[in-house]
Formats: sequence, C-alpha cells, structure tokens
Amino acid sequence: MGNEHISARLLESLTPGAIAALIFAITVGCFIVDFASKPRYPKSLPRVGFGDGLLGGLKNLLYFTVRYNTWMAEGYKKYSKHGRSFVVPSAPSRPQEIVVPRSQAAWMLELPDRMLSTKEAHRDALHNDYQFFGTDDQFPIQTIHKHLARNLVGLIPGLQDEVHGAIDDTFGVDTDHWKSLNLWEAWLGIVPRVTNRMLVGAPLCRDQGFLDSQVAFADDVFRNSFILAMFPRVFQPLVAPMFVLPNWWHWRKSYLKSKPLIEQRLYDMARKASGDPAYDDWQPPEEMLTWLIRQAKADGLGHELNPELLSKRLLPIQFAAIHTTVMTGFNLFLDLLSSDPSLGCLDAIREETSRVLGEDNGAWTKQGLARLHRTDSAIKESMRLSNFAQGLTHRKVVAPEGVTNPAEGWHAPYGALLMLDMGGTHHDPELYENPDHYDPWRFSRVRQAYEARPAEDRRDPDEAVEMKRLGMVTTSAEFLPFSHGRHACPGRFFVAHELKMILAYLLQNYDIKPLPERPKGFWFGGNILPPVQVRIEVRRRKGTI
Ligand code: HEM
Repeated sequence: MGNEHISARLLESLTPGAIAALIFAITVGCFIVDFASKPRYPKSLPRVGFGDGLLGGLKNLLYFTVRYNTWMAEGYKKYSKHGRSFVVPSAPSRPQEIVVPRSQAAWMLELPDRMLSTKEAHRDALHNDYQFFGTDDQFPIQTIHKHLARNLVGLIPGLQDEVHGAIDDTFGVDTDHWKSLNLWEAWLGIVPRVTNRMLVGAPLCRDQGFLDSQVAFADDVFRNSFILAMFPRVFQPLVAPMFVLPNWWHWRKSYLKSKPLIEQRLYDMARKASGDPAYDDWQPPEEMLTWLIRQAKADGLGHELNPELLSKRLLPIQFAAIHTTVMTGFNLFLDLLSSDPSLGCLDAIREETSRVLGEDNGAWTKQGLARLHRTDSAIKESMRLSNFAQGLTHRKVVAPEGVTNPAEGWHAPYGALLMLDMGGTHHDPELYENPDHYDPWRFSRVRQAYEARPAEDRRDPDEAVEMKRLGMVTTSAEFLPFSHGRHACPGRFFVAHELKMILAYLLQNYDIKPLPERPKGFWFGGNILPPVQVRIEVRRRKGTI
C-alpha cells in the first residue's frame, strides 16, 4: 500500500516542466562527465577561445560552430608563425586540438602509428564503429595503398571513356541552346561514376541506383559526423544506432546492386586460381574489387571473401574518394569561372589540353597528363586557396605514456588530438604572395620558364626534381590538401588524372559563362558547407559531336 502511494506521488510530480528539467539536468551532467574525462593539456600551451575552465569550456561549446575559424586565424598569427603550438576548442564530444606549427610537422608526421594514430583520429571523427557497421577500414585502405598507383596507367583508357560518357550525359549535347545546371549536382553526375569505374568497373559504375546509394551513404557519414560530434560521448551509444539507420539502408541498396558482380568475380577468380582451362584467356579486370579479393587471398584472409563484407569494404573508399573530389572540382569551377577574364584561364587550359591530347593521338597517357603544367597549376592553386577544411591532418595520441614535443617540451597525454593548420598555411603571405587571390599559373610559371630553356641548360638533376615537385600531387608542409607524410592521400595520383581529364573534356567541348563573383561557402566549425545552390550556364560547342 505504501509503495503504491509513493508511485502515485511520483507519477503526479512528473509534469512536462519537471520532465524537461530532468532531461536538461541529465544532458548538462553528461556534458560535465564528458568534459572531466577529456585529456588535459599542460598550462604552458597557449589557448585560443574562452580558455579551458568549466565556464570557458561551456562558452567554447556554444561558439565552436561559428568562431572556430577566427580562433584558428588568431592562433596562426600569434603562435604558429613563431613556431609555437596552441590549443583550439573543438566540437563538444571531441578533445580540444593541439595545433602543431609547420616547423614541427615532420616531428608529428614521423612518429610511429603506435604513438600517434591516423586511424584512431579518423575513427573518432567519423564514428566508424557505428557508421561503417564496426567494419575496420584498414584492409581497404592498405589495399588502395598497395594497388592503386601501380595500376594507374592501365586504368587511364577506361577513365577517359567514363569521363566522356558522364559529361555528355550530365552536360548534354545541345549545341544551339544554353543550359542551366546546378554545379554541385553536375559534379555529382561525373565523379561517382568515374570513381566507380576504378572501384567496380563498367557497367555497374553507370547504374544510377547504385551510384545514388553510394552518394547517399557518403552524405549520411558526413551528416552524422557533424551531429554525433555535438552529443556528449556518453549519449552516443544510445543515439548513434538511430542516426546510422540511413547508412544501413543505403549500404543495403548498393549491396543488392553489386551482389551479382561480386559473386561472379569471386567465382571467376577462384576458377582461374584452380587452373580451370576455360579461364586460360581470362584476366580479372584491374579494379578495386579485384584488388580486395587478391589481397585477401595473398594475406590468407578467407573470411574477407564474402560478398556482403566485400561490399562493405568498398564503403570507406567511396567515402574517401567521392565528396573530396566533388568538393575540389566544384571549388575549381567557382575559382576558374570567377577569375579575372583578362587572364584567359579557360582558353589557356583549352589550348594546353587540346595540344597535348593531339600530340598523343587523342588518347590520354600518363606522360601526356604529366605535361599539362598549366592545368595542373590551375587545379593546385584552387586546392590551395579554397581549402574546404581548416585542417585535414589529425593524429590521436595512442601511446599510453603520451608523447612529448622535443622543440617546446610540452607533453600530450593519451587521447590528445594533434593537427596541422592547412587554412593558415595556405593563406600565409610569407609562403604565397597575394595569398587570397586565385592565381591559376602560380605553380606553372617557373615550370614553363624552365621548359622553355634550351636542353643543355636543363641538365641539373636537382633542378629537374624541384620542377617536378611543383605538381599538384607533391605534398609538403606548405601544401596540405592531401595531407603529408606516410598517410598522405594514396588516391591523389588518381584524382590528378581524373580532374585533368574532366577539365580537358569539359573545356574542349563546352562554352561556360563566367560568374560575376566567387560564391562563398559557410564555415561550420572547421569545415565548409559549399554554396550548393550555384548554377552555371553551359552550351555544347558546335562541331564537337
Ligand atoms: C581531391 C580529392 C581528395 C582529397 C582532397 C583527399 C584528401 C585526403 C586527406 C586529407 C587524407 C587524410 C590523410 C591524413 O590523415 O594524413 C586522405 C586519406 C585517404 N584518401 Fe584521399 N583525398 C581525395 C581523394 C581520394 C581518392 C579518389 C581516393 C581513392 C581512390 C582516396 C583515398 C584515400 C585513402 C584510402 C586515405 C587513407 C590513407 C591512410 O590513412 O593511410 N582519396 N585523403
């Protein structure tokens, strides 16, 4: 009787106001638990933002989404420029970041993975355990590191074919009328298809249902990464399984599309390996699916030879490859189309790509693509100027004893997050003259002058290497869009080929109206939300079909 009385009293007291207060108290409590369990950094490290006391920490959480860029710019000027590290606030569920200056980039990037981990930094940022269904991403990453570069030459004819088809379908072939296109959608019409030519080959790379589900999956990962970063970590096991339901749905749709291909490839490769004479003349196509199967066999990983798992193995690569390239191509067009018309950027790229392609009889080759110095420079300059994140090089301290920085003497405990500042570096006038200006030939001017010299004046091997290093695929502490060091993006050689072929085909075959000014994105924390509403006017050039 007594218990019933207490229960009734409790129920009566559960008014909507009381419930709201309870939820608020639990949330604040969770944030405090989160805050208390984050790694602590030494007082000797300077801070930007509101400091790291409880009140300052709360204000940092409130302002993080809109002030992060200002904090980074302030830290770059006050500390990085003088070779000092500083601490910047991060999203609520993440530890604050120690921004390491350029002068110490080599130290950071050369520490072994057992001390500073790329994998763990990515895993925390993307919430891999939930978003990729607990499937470790290292096997596909290692497969790309091992197989992509060595197969690149053989991939070129297929990529060229796919670039042409994707652009014809997306931009149309009407030579009489201007067509208005949403620029973001246009790049989404090209990049997933071309990327998937390398991942799963034709005809699956043209299956719109398959591509749509891959793009939707990548969108899910981005969206959920933002959302989950805003929740206290103790909440995440409760909310993450709900947020990732669309990931599962989109993966499942793409799996059903790719299952017949994966099963067939497993069967064919097994028959070939068993010496079946019917397969004497058959070679598996060189693409990611084949590399995954080959690598699993070479490593004795029988469990990897499972269609469902193989389709999940493609997901981290689809994610790493598609939106990064779409964003880069999208920015490139915004920069090119709004560049000073007197520079004649589009015509210069048209001239260079037509001339080199003509010299190679209309088929791209590795050497031909490498000779596109101006095109390369225009892309690289856009990647420098229009960085779509403040930093893309993050490392998590995983050494139980932490790491100590030899130059400044500070100690970062287990769980600390270190990063390099790409935004500050790319816009530093001491490194890049007039850094906020799009100068398409910034990296090709010296190279062209070098090439124009008589052959006998170009015998210095060091100078030749220096010239090569001006290309977009060469990473350095001064050029970070692909990061730097041993975990630098292994897809960058592929991207360079892909973007040059796309630019060449688009400019040779279409007129595109310039934009009056460069549309701006919106910074949300350390990432930019691109102005996806931008439309461009295009028309197929006469005599090109
Ligand atoms: C313009 C397009 C791209 C950009 C800007 C880009 C940028 C990056 C960056 C910044 C990293 C992080 C490296 C680090 O943490 O130090 C990375 C890693 C990676 N990227 Fe790319 N990427 C692009 C396209 C691609 C493509 C097309 C592929 C696949 C074909 C790819 C595959 C990978 C892989 C597998 C990793 C992980 C490397 C590792 O952890 O060792 N990326 N990329």
